[in-house]
Amino acid sequence: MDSGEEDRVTKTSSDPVAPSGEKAAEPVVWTRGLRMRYGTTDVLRGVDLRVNRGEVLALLGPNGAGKTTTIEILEGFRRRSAGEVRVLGVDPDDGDEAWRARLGVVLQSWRDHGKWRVRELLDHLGRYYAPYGTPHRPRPYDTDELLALVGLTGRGDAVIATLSGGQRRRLDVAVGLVGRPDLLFLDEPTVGFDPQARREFHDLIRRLADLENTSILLTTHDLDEAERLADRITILAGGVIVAEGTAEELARRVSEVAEIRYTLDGRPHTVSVADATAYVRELFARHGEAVGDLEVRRPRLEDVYVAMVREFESGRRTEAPSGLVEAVR
Ligand SMILES: Nc1ncnc2c1ncn2[C@@H]1O[C@H](COP(=O)(O)OP(=O)(O)OP(=O)(O)O)[C@@H](O)[C@H]1O
Repeated sequence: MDSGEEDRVTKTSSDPVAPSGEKAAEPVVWTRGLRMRYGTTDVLRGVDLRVNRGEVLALLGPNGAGKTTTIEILEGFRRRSAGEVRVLGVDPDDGDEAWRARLGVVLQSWRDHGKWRVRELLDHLGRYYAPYGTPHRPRPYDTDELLALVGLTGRGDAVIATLSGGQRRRLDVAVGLVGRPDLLFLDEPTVGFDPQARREFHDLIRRLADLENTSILLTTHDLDEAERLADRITILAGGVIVAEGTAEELARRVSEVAEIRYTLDGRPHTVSVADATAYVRELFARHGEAVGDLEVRRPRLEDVYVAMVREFESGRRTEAPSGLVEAVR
């Protein structure tokens, strides 16, 4: 699994670009030329990733793109084949217990400890984090506070095996949060959530980022979720980053044009214009109340995603479109 180990780039701690220790302005996650090879297959082919403090980054990509592999390398669960990596100022391969205690991980689903009660599990896991608390960031979370945070108030005494799928997922999130992490990894966090649970989860993520300054790296296949939650989005395909930026920046790369639909005296019209506001102003100035059913549609993240991934999967492109990545940096 680590057959590319011999290719590993020598770490250059004196490199002026690489964060050498941890400082407030430095990225919480930083990779350069990250590569991963399984056997003879290159899954990651030179990934440059960055997550800033208090930022929510969504990592998107088709099945098998290497998202989970990337997260596992950053967490220190998997050794990379080559490239430079810093997470909270430390190379994950050298991360000690104190470093690990500052990370929160929400994996696919917590399947163990079915006979335990919810509170028991969180109290138990929380004890591991206690020595790593600081006055600024007390660890672990108070269990009742944590249960309230993830929407499990009243379920503390429930046996884990009796929780519903959505409640189980909330517990997964609680397990990831119990140590009040500086950096939280979420691998497809809302799979199995109903729409209300999804909305509550999104509020929780924004609260963690905005109020607790938690940096969050999440993978998802739900583009609405990425658009709603993430400060920045990175699209991985074919082992490289094919696009990154805010949802708005990415959409603008695909098209500056907005589509406007309306009816005039009941007849439907559709136009594509660069300046939607000016067009609508003019439309009402001319036709006033004869205008109805107005709708302005800008390109969505989904349009960008589908366009980028389709291009890669059709084999027309084998390298990252550096112009696009650079343009939105
Ligand atoms: N331990 C392993 N040994 C060999 N190949 C692996 C291993 N783990 C993952 N792979 C392969 O690496 C590629 C990337 O897998 P990964 O799970 O990182 O993708 P992903 O983007 O998370 O996919 P998904 O969206 O389906 O979760 C896949 O082709 C997968 O089969």
